[in-house]
Amino acid sequence: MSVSISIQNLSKQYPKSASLALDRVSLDVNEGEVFGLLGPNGAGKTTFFSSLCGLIHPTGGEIRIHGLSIHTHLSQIKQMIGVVPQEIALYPTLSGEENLRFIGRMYGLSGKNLTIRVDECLDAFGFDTNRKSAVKKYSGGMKRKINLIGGILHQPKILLLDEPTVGVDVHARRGILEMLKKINRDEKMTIIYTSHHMEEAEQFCDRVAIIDQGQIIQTGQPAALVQESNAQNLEDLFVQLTGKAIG
Ligand SMILES: Nc1ncnc2c1ncn2[C@@H]1O[C@H](COP(=O)(O)OP(=O)(O)OP(=O)(O)O)[C@@H](O)[C@H]1O
Repeated sequence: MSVSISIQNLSKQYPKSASLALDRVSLDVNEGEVFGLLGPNGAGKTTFFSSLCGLIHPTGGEIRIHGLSIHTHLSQIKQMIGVVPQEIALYPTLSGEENLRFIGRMYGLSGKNLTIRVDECLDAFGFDTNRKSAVKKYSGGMKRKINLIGGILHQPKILLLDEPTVGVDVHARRGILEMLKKINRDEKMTIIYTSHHMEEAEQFCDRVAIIDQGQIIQTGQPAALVQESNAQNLEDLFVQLTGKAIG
């Protein structure tokens, strides 16, 4: 199995902050793995994601994506990564399709390739003629799906998902997770995922890391971690390790 993301001693100290937001984090994520980064508020998840996609500069350590250092190959690495932010970042008066065409152009897609890719993603996520309606008329689940498609249009090798199912009903949540699993399987896309939903993480992730105060305190397969620690489930283990509720 080849390594997709290799992180060595990653640290981040924000100016004027007394403590490290990331404190010597080391981690390898394999190609095609679904990896959950789970931690309480303020643990360092957003800082970790922002470092991976080059939005902020770490103060120490090294990130390699498919063997390339982020210090020297940032523009190439940006093309390899898709980001799905927690906040819905869409124009409400434009349709789902128009929003995606706009996002696709930002990733360098154009012409026939853009049209085909937008269509196939909208089909895969179950959009019909509603793809032409303004996003402001969409349900929470539909907005989430468009937000998510925006991150995969350019067929990235790695997808960063920040709480992809927050605020959606059970049915839409299941649909989103099933589609993500399918893409992960079919395209061998590596997924790094955060969530406050422990039951979802337990089912969705091949491996998880529990992070607190900028440090990774446990890594492993969810079922194995739960069994080894005699916890009832992942949420129980999380509370044991961090002394905090997930959110
Ligand atoms: N721009 C900033 N300047 C100073 N400190 C920051 C900044 N951004 C984050 N921090 C601090 O860094 C630490 C990690 O924050 P981060 O946002 O990465 O955590 P998080 O796990 O994503 O939290 P949440 O679940 O609430 O989104 C926190 O102590 C936070 O207060």
